[in-house]
Amino acid sequence: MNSSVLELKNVSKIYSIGLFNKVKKLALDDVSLNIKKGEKIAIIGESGMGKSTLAKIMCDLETPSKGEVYWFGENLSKLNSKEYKKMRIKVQYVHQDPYASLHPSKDIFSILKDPILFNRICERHEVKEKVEELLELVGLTPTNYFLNKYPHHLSGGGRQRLAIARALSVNPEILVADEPISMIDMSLRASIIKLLKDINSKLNISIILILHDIGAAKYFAEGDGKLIVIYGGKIVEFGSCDEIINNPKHPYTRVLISSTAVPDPELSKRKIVEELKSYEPPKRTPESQECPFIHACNYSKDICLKGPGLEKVNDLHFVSCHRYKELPNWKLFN
Ligand SMILES: Nc1ncnc2c1ncn2[C@@H]1O[C@H](COP(=O)(O)OP(=O)(O)OP(=O)(O)O)[C@@H](O)[C@H]1O
Repeated sequence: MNSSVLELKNVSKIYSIGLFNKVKKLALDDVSLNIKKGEKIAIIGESGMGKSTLAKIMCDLETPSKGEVYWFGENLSKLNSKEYKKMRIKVQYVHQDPYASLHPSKDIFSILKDPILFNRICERHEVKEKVEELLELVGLTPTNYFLNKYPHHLSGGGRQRLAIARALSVNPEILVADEPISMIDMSLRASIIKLLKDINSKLNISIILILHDIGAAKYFAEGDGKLIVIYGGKIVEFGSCDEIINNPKHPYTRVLISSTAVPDPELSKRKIVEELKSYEPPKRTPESQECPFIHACNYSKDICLKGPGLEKVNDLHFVSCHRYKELPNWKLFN
């Protein structure tokens, strides 16, 4: 069995905002998950649901207010600085904005060479070969053409490929990509997801991809990948991507799936899209106990005032909904 590379135990994040930081906002609510070596996981949810907060906590770029984060079985809060430094480079974060994350006045060779040499990934005389390997891997070829170019010479998709190459330059074991396709042209989005899938299968790196589009999440995680659906800072559904897409149990996941565009206009007319009671995001505070979807859900009852934990549907599928067994059978089209 594959070993755990990243684990979150009962992680919550509370932001203090407003005058004198008096207003407390619950951005992440008691999240537990365990990611194994080589796993491919898509995390989806609408804007403001806590995805970036979760991604940053996974990479130790944000500190949880409660709970614990483990890398490779080690509790981050218990590591000494030497142990931490050794593990730090194994967990890499790819920013959603490739424009902001790359140094504009460094050429591509330097952008990739510097972290390799700084972290002593290879000998100085091997660095050009390593940089060329990385460019090859992310599809920036012919490599000789790109070596002395600058980020502004690349398209949005090219810059994101370069950001991914830089993250890979230090031989990570975990790559967390936070909406890496949101700022690039529609036509190039699938190619970036395909690149991440290829990297996962070629290098056996665990890849956690944050997205708000379920179609993109399906493309990334279908087959052997997993899906995490997040709403109001809580994991509402989790498990095998195929299992969730074909048989969603949480009312929110159902709405996410049914609101995805269908290219065929005839099929699109037959799509069943459920009206919600509200389209407002939930307002959650550290005192919130209820299911985060309660204000929008057509199936909520008093029992939902006390939020459910994740319940096992089967070995591959978990849902956080008291009422999931009473929902109508899932059907996407009439
Ligand atoms: N530094 C911060 N200070 C205060 N509130 C924050 C901070 N960062 C995030 N939030 C709030 O926490 C909630 C979750 O935000 P987060 O960015 O994690 O969501 P998201 O799902 O990634 O959304 P998006 O897709 O828009 O980035 C939101 O209500 C957001 O306004």
